[in-house]
Amino acid sequence: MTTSTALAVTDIHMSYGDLRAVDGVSFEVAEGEFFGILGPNGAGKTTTLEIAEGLREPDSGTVRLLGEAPWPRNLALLPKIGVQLQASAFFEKLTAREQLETFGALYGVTSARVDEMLELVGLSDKASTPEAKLSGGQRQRLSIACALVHDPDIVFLDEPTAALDPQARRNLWDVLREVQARGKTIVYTTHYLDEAEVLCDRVAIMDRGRILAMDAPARLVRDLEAATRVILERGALAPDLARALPGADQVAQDEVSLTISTRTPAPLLAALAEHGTLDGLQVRTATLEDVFLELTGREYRA
Ligand SMILES: Nc1ncnc2c1ncn2[C@@H]1O[C@H](COP(=O)(O)OP(=O)(O)OP(=O)(O)O)[C@@H](O)[C@H]1O
Repeated sequence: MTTSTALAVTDIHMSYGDLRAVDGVSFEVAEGEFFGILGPNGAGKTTTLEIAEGLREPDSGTVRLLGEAPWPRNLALLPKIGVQLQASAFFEKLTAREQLETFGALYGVTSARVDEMLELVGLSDKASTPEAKLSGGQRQRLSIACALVHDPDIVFLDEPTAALDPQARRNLWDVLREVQARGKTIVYTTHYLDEAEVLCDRVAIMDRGRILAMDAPARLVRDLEAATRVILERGALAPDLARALPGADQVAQDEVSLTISTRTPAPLLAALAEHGTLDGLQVRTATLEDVFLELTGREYRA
């Protein structure tokens, strides 16, 4: 473990009865890194996160968080870590500001800091709104503000974007990027692979208690060496003509589109340009969902 390692998890195991929820998980997160633990429901993400942040004791394995053991409860660590749980618990009837002030009071946080946090998560205009009257996305942002109010070095977020509509999810992405820009280490879980691909420096793909792959999303996708798909409107080009184009490895047509798979997109796109068929064309490269399929043999279902 180097000095810039914020979190080191080594060979943790956790069973619930016969179920191996976490089955030999190891990873390290560097200071300032945005690290994602991805996987479908039940993969073991929450259990892994709770062990890493010191909320659960593993059956075996070790965790070093900011150089210390988080379990048994390590009071010295608490001011340095921020934790947002999957189901956020707020105090009843308090406004957004009062919620933050209450959490902040535990750490002697100033009201200027509370204002700054409301601003960070875009809730300044909702400061006086009771928590119960906030939308789902606003409530999630408030719970992130609560996890950050005491200015921790590392923040753990468990599915912060679950159950949000696409716009609210994107708003939250901006908040998370800003948190990272402030130098925080972020460890978060999600079952949205597309989201992790745009947000995370590195991801661990988990399934059935194990990490199947871990790397920068772009590298995981590139290592697949999957074909690029070029998609045209049906009728834009005859399938036989498409098959004869340079770089066209496979051609498939359905009721709406003609899809050409290629490992050499440049000559194919040049040829399509010569045929005047670039209008409405889409180019799709592999994604983390393709990586999951390759690793597990199953389509990804969150
Ligand atoms: N307290 C518990 N008692 C018994 N089984 C549990 C307990 N907590 C989790 N499990 C089981 O352990 C497995 C891993 O659960 P975990 O919550 O860690 O997964 P997850 O990847 O976070 O899933 P989700 O996205 O649904 O939260 C699941 O099969 C779950 O049902």
